[in-house]
Amino acid sequence: MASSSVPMCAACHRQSASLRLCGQCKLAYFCDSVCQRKIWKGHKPVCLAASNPCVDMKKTEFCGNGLFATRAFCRGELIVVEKAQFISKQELADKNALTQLGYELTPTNGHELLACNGPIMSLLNHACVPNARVKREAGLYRKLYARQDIAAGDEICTMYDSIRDDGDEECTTPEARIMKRLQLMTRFGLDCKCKDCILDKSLETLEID
Ligand SMILES: C[S@@+](CC[C@H](N)C(=O)[O-])C[C@H]1O[C@@H](n2cnc3c(N)ncnc32)[C@H](O)[C@@H]1O
Repeated sequence: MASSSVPMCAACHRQSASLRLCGQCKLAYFCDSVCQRKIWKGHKPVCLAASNPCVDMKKTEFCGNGLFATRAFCRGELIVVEKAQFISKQELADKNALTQLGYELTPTNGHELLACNGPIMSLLNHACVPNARVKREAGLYRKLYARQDIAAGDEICTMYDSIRDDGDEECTTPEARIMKRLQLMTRFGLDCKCKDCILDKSLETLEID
């Protein structure tokens, strides 16, 4: 049976402790340069997104720091690949509900550890109409994909506490956003200040006045 702790060649799937780690992305293992060459076409975007993420941390207007694109991305494009971080169940218990959100149980070496976003993806803020989504891969990696075209300088946001597994939830109407705000407030005490919610709230105030 395959063991999750022994490296696996990304090309031929052979497991061995003596595989070589890709020197550029430091994520994928290969038997040798023959295996590396075999899947280079498929590995290249992952390698680039991991070794040279075109994103930057910047202060947002209402949500603390956020993750921003430093170049344009097309819909469906891979933006960042990042190794998950691991913590124990006990460490997780000390965190608040919102911080617990990005964690998933991953049995590693017979111990139960929890995988969470790495330092880059921990910067992702929530948006009710997100332009990106995170895909979890076997607990070990997180891949951030563009859900729509993203311009250089745009903030990259995802949907928190998504009700859909494919990460394709979006709240495009003010009514849907009211429900989402209620969900985030009830579960995490989070008062959503994404750009659509800020606009909804300002229009509500105008109507009252
Ligand atoms: C995973 S962190 C995101 C990065 C964070 N903004 C920072 O400065 O490190 C989650 C925190 O960001 C803030 N946040 C994220 N999305 C938000 C939103 N739509 N409205 C208000 N605050 C948000 C909240 O304070 C939340 O606890």
